Amino acid sequence: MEKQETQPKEWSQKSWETLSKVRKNSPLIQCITNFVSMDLAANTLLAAGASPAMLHSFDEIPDFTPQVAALYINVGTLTASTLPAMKSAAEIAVKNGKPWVFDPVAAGCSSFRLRACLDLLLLKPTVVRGNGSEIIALSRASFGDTKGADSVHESMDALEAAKSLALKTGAVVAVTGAVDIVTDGKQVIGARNGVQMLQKITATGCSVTALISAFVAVDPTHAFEATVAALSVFGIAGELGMQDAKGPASLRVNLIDSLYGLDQESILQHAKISSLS
Ligand SMILES: Nc1ncnc2c1ncn2[C@@H]1O[C@H](COP(=O)(O)OP(=O)(O)OP(=O)(O)O)[C@@H](O)[C@H]1O
Ligand SMILES: Cc1ncsc1CCO
Ligand SMILES: [Mg+2]
Repeated sequence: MEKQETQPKEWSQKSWETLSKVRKNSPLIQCITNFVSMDLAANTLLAAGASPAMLHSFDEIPDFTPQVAALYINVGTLTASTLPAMKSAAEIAVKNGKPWVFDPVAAGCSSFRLRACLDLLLLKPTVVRGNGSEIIALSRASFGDTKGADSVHESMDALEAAKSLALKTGAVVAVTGAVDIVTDGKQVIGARNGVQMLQKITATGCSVTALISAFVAVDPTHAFEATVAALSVFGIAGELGMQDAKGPASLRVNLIDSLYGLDQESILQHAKISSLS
């Protein structure tokens, strides 16, 4: 039977339902993430109703990773000594049937980092979320044309790269920017929520990837839809948080408050999700 495409108005309802499920189930999310993002990513997960654990020791992974609802790996402050724990956790997650979500921060910055990201991709992430430059670097398997953790590309510049990366890896691929794109290589959905000021707060990208992990944790058989929902919910929290923010610092506080307080009406009213295929 032909798979029915979810219609635009159903996307906003799905976003609300998935957030509600995160609040109800409070999934345990293991985050092996960079030092910059730990605070904001953990607080984003808590505000959404999930339970973050920033455990990254190689020695704890065999005991701990099988217990989690989802694993989040982010290579932002990668070193040769932190990489083995990431690989081990990803392998154990897959072996235990747990989804894992990958944030390839600054993938195109150096050959060391690119190699590490390509190796992690071989361990079958459920979702990969990056900015435009990161997804282009991974798709071309080449470094350069990037500015550290920041993107020098619009998300839409990375559309073909995202599709090809999704087909190559089997992962759902998300690219953030003015339009957040989600693709499985065939279907492409765009979520237009969010405000530009989010780029002026470090680790908002890392935090939305953490949120994707929580959404996928409660709906692992619909990782594509859960990814769209997380991106839209985070963007709406940003829009509402911006209403009385004075700049990045107050937006950072308001973002967490808005995410915590989001209700069905706000999501149905503000979600801007549509097909780009
Ligand atoms: N121009 C924009 N308009 C609206 N929202 C945006 C814009 N650019 C980014 N965002 C939003 O900001 C958040 C972070 O996305 P971004 O692409 O900046 O991630 P990133 O580069 O990986 O960030 P970091 O590495 O600092 O965590 C996402 O929710 C995204 O939708
Ligand atoms: C600024 C920065 N540098 C390494 S990770 C990180 C957080 C945003 O990705
Ligand atoms: Mg990033």
